[in-house]
Amino acid sequence: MALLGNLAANPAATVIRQMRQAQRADGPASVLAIGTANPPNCVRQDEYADYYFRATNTEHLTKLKSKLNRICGRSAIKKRYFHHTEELLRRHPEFIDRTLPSLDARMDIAATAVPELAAAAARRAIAEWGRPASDITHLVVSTYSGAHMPGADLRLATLLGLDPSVRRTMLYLNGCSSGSAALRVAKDIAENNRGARVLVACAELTLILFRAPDEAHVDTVIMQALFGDGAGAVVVGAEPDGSVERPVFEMVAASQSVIPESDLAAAGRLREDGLVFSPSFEMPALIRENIEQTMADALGPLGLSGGWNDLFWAVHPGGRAILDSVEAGLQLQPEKLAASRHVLSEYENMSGPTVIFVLDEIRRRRDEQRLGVLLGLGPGVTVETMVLHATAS
Ligand SMILES: CC(=O)CC(=O)SCCNC(=O)CCNC(=O)[C@H](O)C(C)(C)COP(=O)(O)OP(=O)(O)OC[C@H]1O[C@@H](n2cnc3c(N)ncnc32)[C@H](O)[C@@H]1OP(=O)(O)O
Repeated sequence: MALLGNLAANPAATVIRQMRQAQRADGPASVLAIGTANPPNCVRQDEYADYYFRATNTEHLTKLKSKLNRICGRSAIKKRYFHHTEELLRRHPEFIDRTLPSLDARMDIAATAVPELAAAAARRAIAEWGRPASDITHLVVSTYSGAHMPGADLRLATLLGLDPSVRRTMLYLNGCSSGSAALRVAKDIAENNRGARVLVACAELTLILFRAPDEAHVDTVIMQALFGDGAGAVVVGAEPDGSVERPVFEMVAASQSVIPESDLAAAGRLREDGLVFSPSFEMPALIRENIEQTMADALGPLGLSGGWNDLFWAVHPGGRAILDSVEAGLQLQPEKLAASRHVLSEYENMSGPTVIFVLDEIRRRRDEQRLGVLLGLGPGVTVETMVLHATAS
């Protein structure tokens, strides 16, 4: 009542409120289309140790090679894709010799390859969306594979022929939760700007963290076993135009949280020899022990606490042990993580883009549950949660 009184007494406030209402969309944002892409170089996981030790001229490190072979065998991964090839590595000894600075060369390659891979995924999303690329009003791009000014967002906008007035936002170094973070930002933009159509594009190349095995840094082989290259793109918008747009998921609510005292569990640093990232041994246990409380905190206020098996789950497949931890922590039935395990098996952990691949897989599988959760995991350990409603179409 006090607010109404103020508004009546202050016509400017009334006008501003009406202007703000007119700027906002009425309904929730929806995922309107999804596209994914990978580079052409495909390596089978059962051949990866041979490939990696050959490409890095380190065949003599037989103990490390058999360790990588063991890990690959239990990784639940069939294959993955890379931008880099053995031929490219031969031309760049600095990617293999840790004593040589290599950041410049990594950045030079990323400057072209990251936006091109993002464009391949975005073109698929835009084709499915059905409207011209020039109707995109906002662009949210995420990567940690390169850092430039202007960034991959501007190059991507040019490659796609987006309107010069497109409002661009770049997210750098958000790690594996960056895909979920970009979708959360897109939801906020779409709901607060009537008529907005937001293109989200996430692309990563493992070249930024590729390096040779080293007995003094055993965790390098874990890193080399875990990641692949890929790009995911999503068109997001509210109040869909029923004559052309077909919503896939309504984005019901989004939140972010951090697992207590986990800030060193998934930390990385950009250095002269590229991105150095060492997931800790504790990460699977941290997630297993904290995920149920984290979900209760995020979803309880929405009336969705407990009953986890009544939802569908699009979980970031950080590694086999990460998915095992989420499954155990939430006591999920095995089929609940089938889409995440499929993406892990076919493409590996591609960091930020991976949840977009999982969303694409979930919509193909047509889970009987219409309500579900997109669960991003990244450095922090950050947990990004988005409640989704799968539309009937
Ligand atoms: C927060 C996020 O989720 C964001 C991300 O995506 S970041 C990446 C997150 N992913 C991870 O941290 C990977 C989690 N781990 C896994 O999925 C599995 O441990 C794995 C696939 C890597 C290996 O599976 P496994 O062979 O059954 O596991 P396990 O027996 O525990 O480990 C195998 C070997 O790797 C070593 N190892 C496992 N995790 C390690 C780590 N984080 N650092 C260094 N060494 C590690 C073990 O010590 C073991 O060595 P030995 O063979 O010499 O004993």
